Amino acid sequence: MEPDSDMAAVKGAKVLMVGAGGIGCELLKTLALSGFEDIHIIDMDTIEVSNLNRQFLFRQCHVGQSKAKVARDAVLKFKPHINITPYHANVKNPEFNIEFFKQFSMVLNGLDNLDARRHVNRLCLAAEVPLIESGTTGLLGQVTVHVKGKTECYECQGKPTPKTYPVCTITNTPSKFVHCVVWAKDLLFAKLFGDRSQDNDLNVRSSDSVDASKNTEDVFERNPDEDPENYGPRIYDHVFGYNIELALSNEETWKHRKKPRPIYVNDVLPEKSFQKNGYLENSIDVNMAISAMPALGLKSPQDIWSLAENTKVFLEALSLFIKKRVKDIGNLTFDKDDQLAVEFVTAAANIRASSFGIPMHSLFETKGIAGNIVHAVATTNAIIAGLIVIEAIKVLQGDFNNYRMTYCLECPTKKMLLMPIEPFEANESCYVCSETPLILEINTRTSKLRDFVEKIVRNKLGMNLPLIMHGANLIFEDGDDIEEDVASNYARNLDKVLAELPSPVTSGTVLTVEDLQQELTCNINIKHREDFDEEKEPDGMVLSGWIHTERANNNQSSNGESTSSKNTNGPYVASGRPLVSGTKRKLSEMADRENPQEVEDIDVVDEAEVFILEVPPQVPKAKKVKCFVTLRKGFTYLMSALQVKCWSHCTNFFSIFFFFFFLMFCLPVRSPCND
Ligand SMILES: Nc1ncnc2c1ncn2[C@@H]1O[C@H](COP(=O)(O)OP(=O)(O)OP(=O)(O)O)[C@@H](O)[C@H]1O
Ligand SMILES: [Zn+2]
Repeated sequence: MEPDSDMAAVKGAKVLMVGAGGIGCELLKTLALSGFEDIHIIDMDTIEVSNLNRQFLFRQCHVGQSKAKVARDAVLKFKPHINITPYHANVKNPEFNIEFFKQFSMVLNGLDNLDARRHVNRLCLAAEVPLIESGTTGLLGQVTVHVKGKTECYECQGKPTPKTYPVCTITNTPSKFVHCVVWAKDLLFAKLFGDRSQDNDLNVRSSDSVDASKNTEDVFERNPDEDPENYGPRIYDHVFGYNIELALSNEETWKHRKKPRPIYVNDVLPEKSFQKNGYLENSIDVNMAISAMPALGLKSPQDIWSLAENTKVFLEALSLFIKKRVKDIGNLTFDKDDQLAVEFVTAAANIRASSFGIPMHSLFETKGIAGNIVHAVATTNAIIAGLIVIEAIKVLQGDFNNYRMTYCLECPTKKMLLMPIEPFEANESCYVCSETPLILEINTRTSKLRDFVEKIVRNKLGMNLPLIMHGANLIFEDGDDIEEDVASNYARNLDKVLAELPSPVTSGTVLTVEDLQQELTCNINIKHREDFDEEKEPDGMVLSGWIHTERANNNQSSNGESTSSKNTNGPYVASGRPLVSGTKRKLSEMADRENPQEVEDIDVVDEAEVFILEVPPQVPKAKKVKCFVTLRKGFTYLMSALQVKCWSHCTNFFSIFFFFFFLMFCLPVRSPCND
């Protein structure tokens, strides 16, 4: 296409951006400066103080307002004549249906979670709208292009699963600080402040009975008359003192391990100091989030607290939850932005670490571990946003041969920082974009329909509004417009085991699961199986038949670790081996057969998945390296300039400069892969 028609295509495009966070802010600015004139943005969030360091369209005064709307207003200040339509909503809402998606030339994702990404992927497939997907983790990032019938879909490749830890390591024999954090967050915090009806592996016993099975009393239950000043020390002594003593009584466990040390409140804090100080009082500044630290004189989140300080924070935070946030108790899940929750988890993890002779950590470090935080790098977001726009322009040009998936690396691999790769063809065994039937091994005599719906249909298959059929019989359906008697019938079905449903599900049954909103249908062949390994198959059922499960199983058997099903938010390592197998992969055609593709494993946290591949040796390098480095430097300079001071002063000059900047560097970036 000629430059004029390129510009016309850009101007005439109607694009949907999903997510107006770290990548989204950069992307909206870059789209506007590159000439896009009709941009729709969906984001369900409001602005938080912690967003301001990198989401440069937002200011302090915007905290609490809709990201999508504020982003629109900020960009219209320097590009007043374009159309930006914000939606402060969840992209999974039913109004964003296939018809809604069909109006766009393409969809650009700047999301931070797998669930929403999968949902958007399905709608894009159904609406036949190209999707440009992205993610960043610190210095790492990636942009991939997904066009139905031309490339693989977002779900054709397995995604990294969260790093999990054996339950017994977490509950009995922690050896690393992360084990203590997982215990504090997923077990103790969940037990004290979360939904009590949920299973919890917290290995605690009542002091009244050594035989846990005889004990019906829940030691965590607080008698309404019980003073928080008594409740806190009671819980403390129980989990850090009494339970450690009990664990020590099992001598076998400690034969080859260092023994933990029981810790009681009175050993750490002379009784008077924590009762007399009255540190509950004056600890809340009305303008700040509820926090235990100020009244204890703890200022810096970077400091590592002593055992006594951790003990005080533990008791103070527990007390504050009871006194100031009693309504939240029973519904809380750990949130890295909840200051009091972070303080509590830091203190609990440190006390446990101290007991097990593991070095303690600061609140800042613990927050990073507990919240799976890799600190975001604004420049990476800016580079990724630029790459999204480059791919968007190619999609508008219909320049299919030059579509690239680009990986932004931390250190040069083969001296390259930005790694462009040809997109892959669709995976024939992808249940999302092909019609591969799945196999489910399940105990049909003990598993309820509810387990199947939650663990398989929602969690594994990512369906939002599912409908389940056995032949012509509808056995379950989700949605708002279901009549009352039908809904209560489904509710009854949910509590029945599969083999006892009105239309019994047994070995050999084929269930059809559909999500009409996502226009996705899967057939699942049921295989009855009696027993499952609690550690390795914690769901009590195994879904297979497509690439994701195979990878998950491989991972399990290769690292030999079993899973703690509770640890869904724990830090994890991406195995990052999705691309080497399979004959359909175009990449394999590029490979030098004597030098097969090497794939490195890298740690990633959060749900941005990043895979590093080495480029085939025959690809010329010198020119490429230079231009990639220059491109990165250029982006860094330009983006920093834009985001620190100048964005509000942007003029058309910038827009033109920006566009030519892309064109200049876009061509050398894609040329190496054509060689
Ligand atoms: N289902 C969804 N519908 C709409 N927007 C979503 C959905 N899921 C995530 N988002 C948005 O995607 C954006 C992702 O941005 P980002 O990764 O920077 O996260 P953040 O929440 O802004 O920052 P952080 O998690 O680091 O505090 C967020 O603004 C979030 O609201
Ligand atoms: Zn697919």
